[in-house]
Amino acid sequence: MTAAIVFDLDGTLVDSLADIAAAANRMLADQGLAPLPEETIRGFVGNGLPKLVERVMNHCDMDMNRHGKLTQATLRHYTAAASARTRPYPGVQEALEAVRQAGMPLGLCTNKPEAPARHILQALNLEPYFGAVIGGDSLPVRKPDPEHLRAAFDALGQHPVRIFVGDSEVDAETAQRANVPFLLFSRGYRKSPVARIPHHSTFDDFRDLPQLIRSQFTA
Ligand SMILES: O=C(O)COP(=O)(O)O
Ligand SMILES: [Mg+2]
Repeated sequence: MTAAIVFDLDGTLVDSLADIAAAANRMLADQGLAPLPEETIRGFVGNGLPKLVERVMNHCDMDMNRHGKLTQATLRHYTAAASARTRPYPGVQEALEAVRQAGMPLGLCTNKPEAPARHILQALNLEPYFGAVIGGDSLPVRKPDPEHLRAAFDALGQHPVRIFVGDSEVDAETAQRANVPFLLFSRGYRKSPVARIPHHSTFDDFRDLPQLIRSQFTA
């Protein structure tokens, strides 16, 4: 029995925090403001770029009327260097290869805007694995709206089993609302303990993922 698997991107397949933080900090520098530590910005990732900029601006007590402009500026900085320091987590490519060889169609559902998401997949040689890529600006809705995740699965066709792999509270909520089993990668950008995030299974090493999927979801 084949399962369709949809993955989240930031904090799941790739560690992208350094480039996200650099873009936000370039925007702050344009405004004459000091950079924020990566660890602070880590807590702002998960609900897409406009929300990240809103959280940065709140943190720095900035005038929210400028949110639209500063979101565009941050996106420009990000697009210019989206894959400079972004790297897949260890074992990601091998895991994708293994599940694809087992005949499972793969999709991506990220709140990152689609253009930089595709750029990162290309730069890291991950794009050929994905039959569908849905970004945070691809639809009128984004995670945690379950329609965002459903769109990624639907683009892969009809398969008896659906599995979502992600790293965050937002991903867990999305999976729950879409009624899809959720596999939680525990080394990403989550803010709460693993036990507080609803999940079907959790893993901390991509080398374990193919076997986890085989044993739990395929007959
Ligand atoms: O862009 C974000 O805020 C998070 O992106 P993700 O959905 O790939 O984790
Ligand atoms: Mg994520």
